[in-house]
Amino acid sequence: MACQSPILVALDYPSQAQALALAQQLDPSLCRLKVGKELFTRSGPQVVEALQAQGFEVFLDLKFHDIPNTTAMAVKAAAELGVWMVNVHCSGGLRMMAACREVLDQHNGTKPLLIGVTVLTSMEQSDLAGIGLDVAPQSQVLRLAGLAAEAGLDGLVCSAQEAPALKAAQPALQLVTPGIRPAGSAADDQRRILTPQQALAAGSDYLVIGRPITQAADPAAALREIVSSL
Ligand SMILES: O=c1ccn([C@@H]2O[C@H](COP(=O)(O)O)[C@@H](O)[C@H]2O)c(=O)[nH]1
Repeated sequence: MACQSPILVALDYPSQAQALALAQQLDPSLCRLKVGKELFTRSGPQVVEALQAQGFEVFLDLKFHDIPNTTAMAVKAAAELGVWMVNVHCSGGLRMMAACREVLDQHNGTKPLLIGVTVLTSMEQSDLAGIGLDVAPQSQVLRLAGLAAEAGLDGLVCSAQEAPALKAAQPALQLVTPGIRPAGSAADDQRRILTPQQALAAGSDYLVIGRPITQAADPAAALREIVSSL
């Protein structure tokens, strides 16, 4: 049976052994798992296959950002790996996202959800100004969301702070929100944060949570506590 939980645990580890050891403590009915750049660069597709063999659906969070053909071929490779969700940067543009949609539409078998990264949750307005974007994060997120919808993407990575505006503007898009911090947790390098309960109330569909679970003394208990608080 498909997992009903909105929690995606970010497995940001430097080795497959550490990622699998954490996964063994977790219940696939309580969460899905996210494999990102650090773990994938060190361990490759086999870590995804090993997690799938443990019964987990996997979000491959490699945030592809390249010319349309290269990005679409990377998305195709992710689909062939059998991942549940894959993402690309919306700032790669409409043609890039449309090429990814097209390659997945032609894919035989189960298609991963295709998600567009808007503005990283580690960024605030001053960071956008630093890269030449003199806009509030929410304005840029809404702009990129319009492009993602036009390209036929399934959803967005954004902050839960933008969820109410996005659900009003683009109700068909599923919202995947990192920058989730239980009350009292350190923000770390995140800037646009909400608690798990606030994020769901705001309209998030999926909550990406890494360090508050993976660096807890008892990660399985930390996950159970968050799930039961929702
Ligand atoms: O905008 C984004 C996009 C992706 N992430 C990823 O989510 C997790 C968050 O981990 P925490 O330890 O809960 O901060 C991490 O893997 C990021 O690469 C994000 O934070 N923001």
